[in-house]
Amino acid sequence: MFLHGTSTINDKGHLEIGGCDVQQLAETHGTPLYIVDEQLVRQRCREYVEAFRASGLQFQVAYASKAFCVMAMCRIAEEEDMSLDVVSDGELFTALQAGFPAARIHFHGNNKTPEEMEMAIDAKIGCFVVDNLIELHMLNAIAADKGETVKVLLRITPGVEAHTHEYISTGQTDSKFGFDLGNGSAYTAIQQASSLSHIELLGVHSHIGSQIFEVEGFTMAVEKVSAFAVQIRQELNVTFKVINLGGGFGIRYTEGDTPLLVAQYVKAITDGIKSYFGEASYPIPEIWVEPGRSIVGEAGTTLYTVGTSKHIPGVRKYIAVDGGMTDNPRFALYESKYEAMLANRANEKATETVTVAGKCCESGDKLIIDLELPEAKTGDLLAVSCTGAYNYAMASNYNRIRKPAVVFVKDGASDVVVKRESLDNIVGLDVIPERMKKQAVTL
Ligand SMILES: Cc1ncc(COP(=O)(O)O)c(C=O)c1O
Ligand SMILES: N[C@@H](CCCC[NH3+])C(=O)O
Repeated sequence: MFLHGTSTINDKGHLEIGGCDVQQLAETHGTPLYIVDEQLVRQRCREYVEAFRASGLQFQVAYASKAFCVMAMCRIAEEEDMSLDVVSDGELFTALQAGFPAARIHFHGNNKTPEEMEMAIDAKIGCFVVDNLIELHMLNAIAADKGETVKVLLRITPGVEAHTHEYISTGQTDSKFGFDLGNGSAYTAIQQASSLSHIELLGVHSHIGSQIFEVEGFTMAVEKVSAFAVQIRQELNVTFKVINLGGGFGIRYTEGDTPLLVAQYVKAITDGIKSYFGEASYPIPEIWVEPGRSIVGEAGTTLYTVGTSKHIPGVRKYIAVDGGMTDNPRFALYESKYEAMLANRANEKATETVTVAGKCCESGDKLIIDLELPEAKTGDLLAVSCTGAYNYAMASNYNRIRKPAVVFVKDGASDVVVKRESLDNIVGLDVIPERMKKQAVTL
């Protein structure tokens, strides 16, 4: 397993993260356990902020909180001079409860409810990223009722669709997000937005996909959005103050993944913007980006205890851990690949190939296929790396399995930032109608 950030193998042959022996973490906090390498998270935030500072452009780096949204993470984002992208009242509430400055919050989503818009206006967030005309007019009406004017970016689909390892230039007619550039709906949206009384149109937003390893998709998006900006200025006399190029910067899950350095992605974007707007004698807009996965993904490790195993001669050997698709649904959803190691026997050579299964009643509940490991025994600790993004955030209580705790580790200390769910939490919102009431079994 590749050792990200502060991960290392200590003299006991145990995996250590943030100066904490993971065996100790398992004893203190239990398993499954999400472990977040705080130093690596902060380092990634700084890489973005420093790369933008070096460009000399005005910028905001908004952490896409959908990747991992808990209050402690919002605190880190604020401390590291980031803005924050939220997509629901839940993410907004988390940020506000954490004391994140509302003016640096951007609200996304293709179906914001009127209640969410009201909440965000009342909180005085910095910007809405508007996805469609219904939302645009609803937002204008709600803002008018409140006597407020709201800042807005319009989300456009620039016709650059990025996939995991490739980008293809197509019209994105079949996307639920945003205003299409190619079919004129983006143009119409600008016309309407710029004429609405309680909308202040700042510019446009584009997000081409996620887990992208090349700069070309971003530079193509920069070109398309910039050309659109120039056209809009000429034809509608509207000047964009902000261009947001979204997130999507790739990370290394396994050795097949070849991400660029943060600075390389940022330079490609800022160089593209500078050359384009320099040429068009257009005041260079402020550039915003929204990295999620690349801020937290590599910093996360999930620690499990190995339980049972099953060997099917001539087929495969399964080892089962005390978590699975409930804490990491990404294999079940996308067949995502991960690396892992026996964290309490980290120096031992691999002797067998196993498939790591979870504990759900679901055949697809797997984490890794064909993992090379020393022979795992009941009670061993399995660490799966690179689980910081879209794991806790997408965790579920399927089979009424409790969500694990999350700890931040740094300089030998571990802080619980999300408590492990209890059995009481599991039934916490259940209500038994009066007519069905019966004495509970006392445990
Ligand atoms: C609009 C928007 N911004 C930002 C992100 C964050 O993307 P990533 O986590 O790949 O950086 C996403 C998710 O893909 C998104 O949809
Ligand atoms: N949930 C996805 C990423 C979605 C990105 C958000 N637009 C993943 O786990 O990779």
